[in-house]
Amino acid sequence: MLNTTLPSPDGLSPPSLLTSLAGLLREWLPRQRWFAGKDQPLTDLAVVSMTELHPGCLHVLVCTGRTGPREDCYQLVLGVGDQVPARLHHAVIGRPGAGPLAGLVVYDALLDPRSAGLLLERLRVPGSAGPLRFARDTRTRVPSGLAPRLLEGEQSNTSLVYGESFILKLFRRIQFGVNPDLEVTQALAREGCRRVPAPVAWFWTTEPRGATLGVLQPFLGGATDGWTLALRALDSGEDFTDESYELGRATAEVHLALAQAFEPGPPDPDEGGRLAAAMTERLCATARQVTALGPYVSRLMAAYGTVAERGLRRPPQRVHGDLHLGQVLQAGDRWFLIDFEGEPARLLAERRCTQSPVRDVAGMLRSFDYAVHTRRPGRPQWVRPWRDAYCAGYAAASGWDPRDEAELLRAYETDRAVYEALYEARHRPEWLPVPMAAIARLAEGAEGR
Ligand SMILES: Nc1ncnc2c1ncn2[C@@H]1O[C@H](COP(=O)(O)OP(=O)(O)O)[C@@H](O)[C@H]1O
Ligand SMILES: O=P(O)(O)O[C@H]1O[C@H](CO)[C@@H](O[C@H]2O[C@H](CO)[C@@H](O)[C@H](O)[C@H]2O)[C@H](O)[C@H]1O
Repeated sequence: MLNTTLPSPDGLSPPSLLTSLAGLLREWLPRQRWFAGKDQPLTDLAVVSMTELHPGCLHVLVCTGRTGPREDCYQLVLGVGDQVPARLHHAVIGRPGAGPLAGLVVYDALLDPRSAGLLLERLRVPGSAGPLRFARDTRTRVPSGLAPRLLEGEQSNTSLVYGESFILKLFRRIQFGVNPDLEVTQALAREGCRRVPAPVAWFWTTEPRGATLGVLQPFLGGATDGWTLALRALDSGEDFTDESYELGRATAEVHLALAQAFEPGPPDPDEGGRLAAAMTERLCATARQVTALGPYVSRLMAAYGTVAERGLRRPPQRVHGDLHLGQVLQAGDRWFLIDFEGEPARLLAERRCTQSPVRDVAGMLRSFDYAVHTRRPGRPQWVRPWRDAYCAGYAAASGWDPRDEAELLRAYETDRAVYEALYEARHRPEWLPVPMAAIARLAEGAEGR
């Protein structure tokens, strides 16, 4: 048990907390996998919400740098104590030298099983704590006392598994509004879609504005994600085309359920033109931040021009929005889709728009390329049988083949590779060569056929 000595509520306010934490967070935040501002210096910081979850544990929203719709806001759960036990040394953020927490140890409480356990207890009981609101689907029983374990791995957020029965995802980078990872999974559950785990409990904040903060779902025990399976197949020389085919079927089934669950977008005779313009804008904006893109810009724009001319054949609908091999889990021989948050770098309003389902197909095809690049560098042709099988599986379940939309597919693959270049520059600069290799091929017109 930690020796907890949080100052009285009178002595602790967001500005005074910041006085204690600013220096420590400036060091600590950029080292976190989920921190999305690694491409620029961390200047301004503001604590915009602070709630005591239980003695010695603070829920904090901290905003960095820019303000307005693109401000970066992060969710932290901080433990504060006189000392931490040795098993939590890796969680320590630091010992503030000034302010109300001066001399105490501040640490990432999500790494502390006691705090993680208390968070589940909080989610089990609908109610509120300060601006935080907790709700759940009462049809699912969530037992108390389930042992938490932090999920390790390449994640944009932080996930805790409880008793191997439930998984809680805490969104790290917060955008104000409802997160599609809750909105879409709830809608699919109402639709009876069995390809997506249904939300069991969730919480959000009302301050400074409404924002979804976390979602609890059933944990698919024994499941393996598609990325692991694809790399394993490449390592062992096993076939991955059957899996790709089934994955295509699963994607199409989820698309059909999404088309039922959400209203279609309003008819737009210039959908192609608008899409091409948005893709072009993203490309140019990204090229200003990832300078390696510069030499390819004009040639990549040609792919978008075709979309503007020909328009879209499939009606826009809600989609997954960030589909890749890490977002699909195989349990037994069945594929499930998870993480409907959309691309974390995009604005929430944009992520909730209706779009062509070809976008998700392109996301998965790009992911096949990532896997092949990782294990067979310089041999992108290895992707071909996976691409064909995936599209064939998709066609079998949906009645239309994404390969018949070749220009749109190529444009979406380009747009996705551009997004990936920015994502990698910000989060994992050492991975930047993967999307850049694809961009070089796409610029030559050698991909997406
Ligand atoms: N319902 C689930 N059952 C089993 N594992 C899951 C489940 N949801 C997520 N995971 C695991 O957690 C990882 C991260 O989840 P994800 O929702 O993709 O988080 P992030 O947005 O941080 O990437 C997944 O790659 C998967 O391994
Ligand atoms: O964290 P999320 O799963 O929401 O997605 C983000 O992170 C992904 C990496 O973890 C990133 O995916 C890219 O790398 C994958 C391999 O690690 C690859 O399979 C994907 O195709 C590639 O896009 C994703 O772009 C990002 O949104």
